[in-house]
Amino acid sequence: MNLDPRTVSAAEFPDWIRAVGTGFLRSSGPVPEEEVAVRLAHTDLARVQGVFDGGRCVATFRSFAQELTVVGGATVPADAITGVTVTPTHRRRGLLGRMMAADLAAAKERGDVVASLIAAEYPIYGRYGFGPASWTAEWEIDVPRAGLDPRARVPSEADGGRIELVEGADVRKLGPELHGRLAARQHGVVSRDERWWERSTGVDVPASEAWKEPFHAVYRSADGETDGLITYRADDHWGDRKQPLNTATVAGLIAASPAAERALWRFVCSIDWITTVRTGHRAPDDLLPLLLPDPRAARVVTQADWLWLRVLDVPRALEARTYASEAALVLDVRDASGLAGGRFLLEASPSGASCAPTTRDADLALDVAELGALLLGDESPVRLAALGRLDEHRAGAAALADTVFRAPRRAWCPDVF
Ligand SMILES: CC(=O)SCCNC(=O)CCNC(=O)[C@H](O)C(C)(C)COP(=O)(O)OP(=O)(O)OC[C@H]1O[C@@H](n2cnc3c(N)ncnc32)[C@H](O)[C@@H]1OP(=O)(O)O
Repeated sequence: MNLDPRTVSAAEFPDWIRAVGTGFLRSSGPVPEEEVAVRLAHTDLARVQGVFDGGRCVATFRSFAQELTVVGGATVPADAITGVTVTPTHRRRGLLGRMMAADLAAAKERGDVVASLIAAEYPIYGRYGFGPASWTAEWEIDVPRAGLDPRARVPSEADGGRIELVEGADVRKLGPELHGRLAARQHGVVSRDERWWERSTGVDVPASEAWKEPFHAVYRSADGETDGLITYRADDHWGDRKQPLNTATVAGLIAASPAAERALWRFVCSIDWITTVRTGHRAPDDLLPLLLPDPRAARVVTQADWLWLRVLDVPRALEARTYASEAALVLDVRDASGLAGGRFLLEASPSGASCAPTTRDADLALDVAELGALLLGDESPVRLAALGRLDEHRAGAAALADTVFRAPRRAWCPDVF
């Protein structure tokens, strides 16, 4: 039986989508034609892999072009990986390993600097050189305990800004520019294409996903600039004594200024009838908890690894970002796959860096997966050394790397892909 991964034709694509549904335990049924047509229109089949057994798709893998913001605001081209499944009947025969090897080799050839993904389970991707580069937190706010004044108007800051409810069509118009401004200042942000905005505002969403139109609100600064956007849904839940017990679940909040971020959080925490706010996936250092008069009203409900990165080109990855201070470090990067390893001299500074192969003695030795975890400044070389995952060949080099690699705010990837 030939179980070699290969690209998928348009005629095979419906079965490929069905196999994704099987692997993700969503549904094993056939996929409606309209859904296939929409997905096909937004998919580069040259980057879709499948494995077929007796005419049935039993493994899936897809990648697409993405831009990733690194520390300092520059972007690097990323190979974004998604739709990875192996049907339960065919698991643990190495199918994922083979699809991954083919995709990473193609990404390297194309010149992508990193590969990126959101891991379904922590233990899957480290073996392929990925490390968790950003983390996520989700909070549940007990609004009556938060200490907010129920008589306050919104926004409660006297900065001349205002909040307006808008429609999905407005979001598709305003969102991309606002997101671009966020991407220019927040490392960990990944690019969104037009289809992302369509999907998140209900355009051509598969019937099986039972679209319910959310609420959208924007924050406009005193000079009329749209500086923030929040999308949320509310349930309809009342107590026996006719008291409102509704939950607002935030589907997304992006802001180009801290004032907009503060105003939008206050807004969603001040809507009448809303007694609970679920924040959705945020940066672990999100402003929200400390914004509340009583931050203990915010309970962490999720804290987990989020964006995983696999460095494909060490010099370009390290040269793209800025650093907290000036330093020279020699990094010995091990990569069993042969894609990115070597010994490199990094000359880092707050305005940029140079990085090139060197024959000098190494200061630090680490696996490429650990470099992925360090790239966005969200992991500590000292902690990795303590874990035995990074070797310090020059005393103090891990502590030096710690101060150099760290960023003032945590990395944050607002999206799941
Ligand atoms: C970016 C995304 O799309 S994330 C979504 C990932 N998909 C899922 O979680 C859906 C459900 N799971 C699956 O479809 C499959 O189990 C997959 C895709 C995770 C793994 O596919 P497989 O073909 O079984 O993996 P493969 O046989 O290539 O495994 C390679 C190695 O990884 C290990 N491995 C694979 N999956 C897991 C796992 N979930 N947990 C721990 N180890 C795993 C295997 O044991 C094997 O280890 P070995 O080399 O030491 O023997």
